[in-house]
Amino acid sequence: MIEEPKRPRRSLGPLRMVWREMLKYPGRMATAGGALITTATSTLAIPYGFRQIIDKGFAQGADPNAIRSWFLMLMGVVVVLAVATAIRFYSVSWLGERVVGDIRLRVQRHLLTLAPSFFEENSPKEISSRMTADTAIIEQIVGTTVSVALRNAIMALGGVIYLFALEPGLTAWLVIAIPVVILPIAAFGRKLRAVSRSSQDRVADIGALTAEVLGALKVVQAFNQEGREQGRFAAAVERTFDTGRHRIMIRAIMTAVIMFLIFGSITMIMWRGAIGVAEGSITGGTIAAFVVTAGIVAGAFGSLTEVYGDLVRGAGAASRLAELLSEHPTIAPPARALVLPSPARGKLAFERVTFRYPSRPELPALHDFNLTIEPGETVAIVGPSGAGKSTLFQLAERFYDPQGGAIKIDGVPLASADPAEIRARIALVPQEGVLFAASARDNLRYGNWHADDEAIWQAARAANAEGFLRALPQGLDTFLGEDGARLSGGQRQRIAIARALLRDAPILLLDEATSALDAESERLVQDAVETLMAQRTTLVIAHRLATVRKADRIVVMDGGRIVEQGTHESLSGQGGLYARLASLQFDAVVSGQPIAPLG
Ligand SMILES: Nc1ncnc2c1ncn2[C@@H]1O[C@H](COP(=O)(O)OP(=O)(O)OP(=O)(O)O)[C@@H](O)[C@H]1O
Repeated sequence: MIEEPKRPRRSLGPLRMVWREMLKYPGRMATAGGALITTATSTLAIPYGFRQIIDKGFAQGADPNAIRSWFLMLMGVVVVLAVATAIRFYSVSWLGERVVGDIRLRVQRHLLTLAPSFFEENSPKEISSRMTADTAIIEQIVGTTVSVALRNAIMALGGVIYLFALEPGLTAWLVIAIPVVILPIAAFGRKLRAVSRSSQDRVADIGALTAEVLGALKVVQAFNQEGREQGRFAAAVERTFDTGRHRIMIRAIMTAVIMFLIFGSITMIMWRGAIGVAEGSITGGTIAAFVVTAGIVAGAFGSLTEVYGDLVRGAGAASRLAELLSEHPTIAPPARALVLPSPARGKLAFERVTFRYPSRPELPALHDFNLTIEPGETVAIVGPSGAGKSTLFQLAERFYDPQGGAIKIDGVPLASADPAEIRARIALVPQEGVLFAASARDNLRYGNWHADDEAIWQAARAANAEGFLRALPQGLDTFLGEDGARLSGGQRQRIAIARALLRDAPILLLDEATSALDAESERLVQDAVETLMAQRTTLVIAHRLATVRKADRIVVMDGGRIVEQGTHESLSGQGGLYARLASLQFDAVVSGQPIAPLG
C-alpha cells in the first residue's frame, strides 16, 4: 500500500492531469453534464410539484381533470429524473473507468522505457500499488466525486433561489440554520474518519500478531512462551477495544447532536411556518415544498463538505502517478543514432570500462575493464561471488551506462546506437528461466514472434525440450501458469534456451544456472547449451566444468578486474585463483556430486 503522506498537500493542482484526460472525451462529458443538470433541476421540480398538488389538487371541490394533469406532470418529472439519473450514472462511471484505463496505459508505457536502475530505488510492489490503489482513487473522483459535487452545487444553489422565491422570510432563517447544522457534522465527520482509520490499524495489528504467532507456533511451544504470547495478544485486543470504544462514543454523540440540530431547526422553521399559515400568509403546500426543498439543500451542502477531502486525496493520487510519468528514461536512443553494421559480425568489446551501480557509487563493480570477444568465440567468465560477472551482462544489454570507457558491438559504441537495435543482436539466457503466465508457445515465441510451429519445434528439439513439451496436456497450447510453476528448474532452463535459439541473435549472453540438477537434466541442459553456443559469439558465466572445457578462453574475474585468462588446462596448472576455485567446485562435478556454483 502506498502510504498517505503525513501532511497531505492541500493543492488540487495535480488533478489537472486527470482533467486533461477527461477532455479527450468531450461527447461523454457533454452527455454527463446534460444529464447532471437535468437530474438536479428535476429533483428540485419535485417539491414544486408537491406544492401545486397540495394547494390545488387536495383542495375541496378541485377539478378532477386538474388533479390528473398535475399528477401526470409530477409522474413525468419522476420519469425524467429516473432516466437522466441512469444516463448520468452511466456516463460519469464510464468516464471514470476510461480515464483510469488511459492513465494506467500511459504509466505502463512509460515504465517500460525506464532503465532497470529506476526499479532498484522504487520497488515494483509500490509501483503496482500506485497502478491499482491510486488509480482507484482517481476513478472514484471522476466517476463519483465530481458528479456529486456538481449535482449538489446545482441543487444547493437552485434550491436556495427557489426557497427565496417561495418564502423569503423562512429562507432567511434557513440560511442561518444550514451552517449551524453542517459545520458540526463536517467537524465530527473528520474526527470520526481519523478514529476509524486508527481503529482499522489496530484490527490489522491483531491480524499481523495472529499470523506471526501461528506461523511460529512450534517455536512458541518449544520455548514455553504461550503465556507471553497470550499477554501480547490481550494487550493488542484491549488497544483495539479502546480505539473502537472511542469511535463509537464519538458516533453516539454525533448522532445526538445531528438529530437535535436537524429536527430542532426543522421544528423551529415549521413553527415559524405554522404561525404564517395561521395568519393566512403561507399555504400548507408552501410549507410542504419548503421543508422538502430545505431537506434537499441541507443534504446538498452536507455532501459538498465531503467533496473537498476526496479531491485532496485524489490530488495526492494524481501527483504520485504524475511523478512516475515525469521520470526521464536514463537510457534512451541518442538524437542521431549510429546504425549497427549489417550483416552483423557479433564482435563484443569492453574497452577500459569503469562502472559503479547508481545505488552504490562508492564501490566500482568494474575497474578499467578490457575484454574483446571475437565473432564466434566462446568466452567463459568465472570468479567468486561479487566479482562483477553479471555486471558485464547488464552493461552489454545497456541496462546501465558505464562512467568510463565504452562497450562496443561490431565497433559501434552502445551509447551511440538505439538500445532496441543493440538488444536485437543479443540473446540473453538468465540464470533462472523466466516464464510468463502464458501458453508454452508464447513463452517460446518471446524470442521471436514470427516463429511458426515448425521453427518452435525445431528450437525445442535443439534445446532438448521437445520431449516434455510434447507430453504437456495441450502441447504448445498448455498454459504454463503463474511464473511457469508447472515446470521443473531444468525444464525452465531448456525453455529459456529454446527461446534464445528462436531469437537467433549473433551474440549470446548465457548465465548458467547454479541450481543443482540431477545427472540426466544436467546432461540435457548441457547439450542444449552447446547447440546454442555453436557459431555465436558467446559470453557465458560458467558454473559447469563441461562449459569451461568447451570455451575458447576462460576469463577469471575478481573485484571487477580480470585476474587470469587462458584455457582450463593452462589455468589449472598456474595455481592461481582459477585453480583454487576449480579444485573447490569442479571436483564435485567430476566425482558425480551435486554441482555447486563456481561463482
Ligand atoms: N543492482 C545493483 N546495485 C548495486 N550494487 C550492485 C548491483 N548489482 C550488483 N552489485 C554489486 O556489484 C558488484 C558486482 O556484482 P555482480 O552481480 O556483477 O557479481 P557476480 O560476479 O555476478 O556475482 P554472483 O556470482 O554472486 O552473481 C558486487 O559487489 C555487487 O554487490
